Amino acid sequence: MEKISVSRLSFRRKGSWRHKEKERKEAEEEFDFSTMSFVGQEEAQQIDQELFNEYLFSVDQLMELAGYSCAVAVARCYPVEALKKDHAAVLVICGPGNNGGDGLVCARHLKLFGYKPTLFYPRQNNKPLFKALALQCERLDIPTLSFFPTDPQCIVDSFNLVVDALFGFSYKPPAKPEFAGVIQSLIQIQERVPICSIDIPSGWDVEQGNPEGLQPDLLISLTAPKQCATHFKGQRHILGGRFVPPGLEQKYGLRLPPYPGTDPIVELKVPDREESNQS
Ligand SMILES: NC(=O)C1=CN([C@@H]2O[C@H](COP(=O)(O)OP(=O)(O)OC[C@H]3O[C@@H](n4cnc5c(N)ncnc54)[C@H](O)[C@@H]3O)[C@@H](O)[C@H]2O)[C@H](O)CC1
Ligand SMILES: [K+]
Repeated sequence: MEKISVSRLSFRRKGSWRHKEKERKEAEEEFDFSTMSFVGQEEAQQIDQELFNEYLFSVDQLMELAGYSCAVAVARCYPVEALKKDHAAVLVICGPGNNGGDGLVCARHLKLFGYKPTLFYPRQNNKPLFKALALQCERLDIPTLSFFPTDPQCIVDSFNLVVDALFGFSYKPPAKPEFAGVIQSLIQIQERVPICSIDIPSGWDVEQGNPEGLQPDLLISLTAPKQCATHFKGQRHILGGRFVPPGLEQKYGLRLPPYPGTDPIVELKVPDREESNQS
C-alpha cells in the first residue's frame, strides 16, 4: 500500500482548501448586513428545540460552545492587557436558566484566558449540569459574591467590565423583584463600566427590546440575533454559537454572515453611531 506522508496529504488538499477559503472570504465581503435575520422569541425557542430533538445535541455541548464563544468575544473586545483594575477583574452575573449556564462556561474560559472573573449567581440551578459548571468554576478559584453590593459604585471600583448572563430568550417581562434590583443597579453604572450581554440584554423583551432598560456596550448574540437586537445602541455586536447546521439555517431561512476561518465568533455591523446621533 502506498504510504502518504502528512506533508504530501496537506499538499494534495491545499488546492481545494485554498479555493474554499477564497470562496468564504468573498462571501464574507459580499454579505449584505441589511438582509441579516433577526429571529423572534418563538422562532428562537423552536430552533433550540430542533437542535436538541432533531440533531440530538445535548445542552452541555451547545452551552460549552456558546459560553466559549462569549469568552472569545469578550477577549476580542476587551483584551486582558488593556484592563487596568485588579488583574483584569470581571464580574459575571448568572441567572437561573441556560443563559446563566452560558455565563458559567464563559467565566471558566475567561479564567483560562488570564482574566480574573468573579461570579454573582443568586438563584443556583440544581440540575447536575449546572452543579458541575459551578463546581468547575469553584475548582478554578473563581469566587462567588454572596450578595450584590448595595452601592453599585463598588462594582465600578472593583471590576473592568460586567458580563450579563441573567436572562436570555425565555425571559418574560417584568423581572421578579430580586432580579429587577440587580438590573436597576447595572443601569445606574452602565456609563461607568461596560456591560457585555449574552444573547439578550437582560430585562429586554426578546422582540421589542426595552428603551428604558440596560444598554450594554457589547452584545453577543447566540445562534442568530434576536429581534430586540435591532434596538441595540452599544459599540459592538458579535455573533457566537457556531453550531447551527446548514440544514437548519435553510429550514428557517436564516441569513447569517459566514464565520471567518475557524473562529467561533463573527463581528456584526452596527449602525454608525455618529451618523445615527446626528439624524
Ligand atoms: N440553541 C441555542 O440557541 C442555545 C441557547 N443557549 C442559551 O440559553 C438561553 C435560553 O435559555 P432558557 O433556559 O430557555 O431561558 P433563560 O436563561 O432566558 O431564562 C429562563 C429562566 O429565567 C426565569 N425567568 C423568566 N422570566 C423571568 C422574570 N420575568 N423574572 C424572573 N425570572 C424569570 C425562568 O423561570 C427560568 O428560570 C439563550 O438565550 C442562550 O443564552 C444555550 O446555552 C446554548 C444553546
Ligand atoms: K443576558
